[in-house]
Amino acid sequence: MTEKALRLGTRRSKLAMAQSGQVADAVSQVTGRPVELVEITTYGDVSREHLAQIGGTGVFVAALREALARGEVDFAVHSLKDLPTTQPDELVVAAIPVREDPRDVIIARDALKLTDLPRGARIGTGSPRRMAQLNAYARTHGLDIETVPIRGNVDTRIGYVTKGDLDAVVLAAAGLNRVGRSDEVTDFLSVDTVLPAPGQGALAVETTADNADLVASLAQLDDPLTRAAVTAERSLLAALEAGCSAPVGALADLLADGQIVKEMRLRGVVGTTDGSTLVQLSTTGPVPETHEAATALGRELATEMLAQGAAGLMGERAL
Ligand SMILES: NCc1[nH]cc(CCC(=O)O)c1CC(=O)O
Repeated sequence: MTEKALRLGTRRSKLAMAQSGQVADAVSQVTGRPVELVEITTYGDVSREHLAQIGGTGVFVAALREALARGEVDFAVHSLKDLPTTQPDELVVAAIPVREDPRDVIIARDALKLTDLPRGARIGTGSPRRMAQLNAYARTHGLDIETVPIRGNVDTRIGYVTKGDLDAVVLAAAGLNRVGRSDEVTDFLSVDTVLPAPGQGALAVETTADNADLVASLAQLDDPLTRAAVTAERSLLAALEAGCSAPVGALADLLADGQIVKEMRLRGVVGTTDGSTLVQLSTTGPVPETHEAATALGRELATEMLAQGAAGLMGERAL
């Protein structure tokens, strides 16, 4: 007899279906149980135009969490960068699988790279973090580009370029990889140019805290180094008291000497969307082995960034 299927709650977007499908396969491999996708329509899906007013991408997460709390689904998969930094007591992030490419990329017309964009080029992104860093890069590298606020799913955003409305759009490499469109990337942006969003490229597999067996099963998909890195990045975000739509970038990575991992480095950036001011700092420490140590790394960097005026740069709420 086959065991009862586990129910995975997912949004219906291509990206959500792709990442849920990939996690479903992995979960069924480690548990030996079939996994069934249960589509949840969120308020954010129905009412795109009001996304900014109703609280950004948090609304997507909220609907999945409500389905979990009501017992309609057994677990859910979120893009970690869309997950609020406060964790409800009754839910646990049972697994953070190995992170994909955390970088941002551009898809530009005529296979152009960022530095090839002609004077006055219009580059679409709805993210204040991307605007701030692209505009700062342009100012210091003699580029003349205009960031244009757009939103929408992957297809919509790429459509701005293929239809000729914009010269380029910015997207996350991870999302494009997951939907099988990474071959359309024309430039992978160095993280020295654009630091990704905290948690970008990572997924969170969430379930209810009272389901100890499932928590233990899902934990087999957890990658402790990814978890340590994103915990530090999100702790920085939380300590800056910034939300998912704030102009904050963060990336933790490992510094190695040959094969020997020496330390974890955490980089952070906050800026004004026009790129005229950026606070960009990094810190290093022993690779965190506990949640507390990873959190401390993020808090430490936040304290330094706040001392350099980071708070004053986060007031704006573009889009
Ligand atoms: N803001 C929307 C969003 N949330 C997660 C991803 C995919 C990348 C990821 O999982 O980190 C994207 C698309 C994008 O930023 O291009």
